[in-house]
Amino acid sequence: MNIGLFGYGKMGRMIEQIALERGHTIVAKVDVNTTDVNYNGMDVAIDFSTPDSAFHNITSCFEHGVPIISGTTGWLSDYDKAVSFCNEKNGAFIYASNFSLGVNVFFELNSYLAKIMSGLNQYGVTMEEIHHTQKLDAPSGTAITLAEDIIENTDYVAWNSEKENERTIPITSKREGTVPGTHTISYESKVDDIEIKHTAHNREGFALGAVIAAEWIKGKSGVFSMKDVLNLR
Ligand SMILES: NC(=O)C1=CN([C@@H]2O[C@H](COP(=O)(O)OP(=O)(O)OC[C@H]3O[C@@H](n4cnc5c(N)ncnc54)[C@H](O)[C@@H]3O)[C@@H](O)[C@H]2O)C=CC1
Ligand SMILES: O=C(O)C1=N[C@H](C(=O)O)C[C@H](O)C1
Repeated sequence: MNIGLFGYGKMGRMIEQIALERGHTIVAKVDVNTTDVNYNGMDVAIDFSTPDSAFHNITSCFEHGVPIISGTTGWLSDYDKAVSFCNEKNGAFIYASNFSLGVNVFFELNSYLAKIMSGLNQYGVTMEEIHHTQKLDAPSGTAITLAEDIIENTDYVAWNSEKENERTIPITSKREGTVPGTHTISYESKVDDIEIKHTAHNREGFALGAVIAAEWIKGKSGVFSMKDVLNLR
């Protein structure tokens, strides 16, 4: 498969390595100074760029009939617009706040635990995410997905970085060294705590998941998620 990379930073480079190992060819590396993108012969694009550039990269791929996988976080106020544009152009699109298999299992575990905890009002939920100091957005996209899944399954109504009221999920974001990504969800009561935690040891899991999603979407049209790719529905 011929892959175009949008964003050639930490993730772009890791995806290149895994894509080559799986027998794919990288036909374009688009980064901040790229002036002219050649979409000819691009079977699929993978975008791990920046909050400011992702929407443009994604919609340009729809314009050129190239399916796109995006893992960029921090641009989601434009997600609905991207979905409408994809449908208008009969394009193909997957966004995921986290492409790793482990985190997608963790998402399922989080929703299941939230259903159990719903109505157990003696417990309050908090969330913590830790990432490297170069990260541009906070809270992480993964933490936002986790919080939204808790809201869907409980009486919580919102998430925030500060505890605003008892129905708001407080998210603490920490930036330390080169940490690839750690997410912890805690339910705390006066008598005990219940915690679930996912720790990424490196970026390989994110990159492998994105390449698997790119292999899966080739030849399809529509807007999909990692639940479709991993058959978790
Ligand atoms: N969904 C997931 O599984 C994961 C998502 N991410 C997200 O992916 C994004 C990238 O992460 P990293 O590679 O660690 O960041 P990075 O900062 O190492 O790389 C981003 C690259 O995008 C480039 N860029 C800037 N403007 C651009 C433009 N207009 N077009 C194309 N590229 C442009 C930058 O020059 C840089 O090389 C972040 O939003 C991060 O949160 C990171 C890891 C996993
Ligand atoms: O910026 C990162 O590095 C990561 N970003 C994603 C996020 O915001 O959740 C995924 C992963 O945690 C690494």
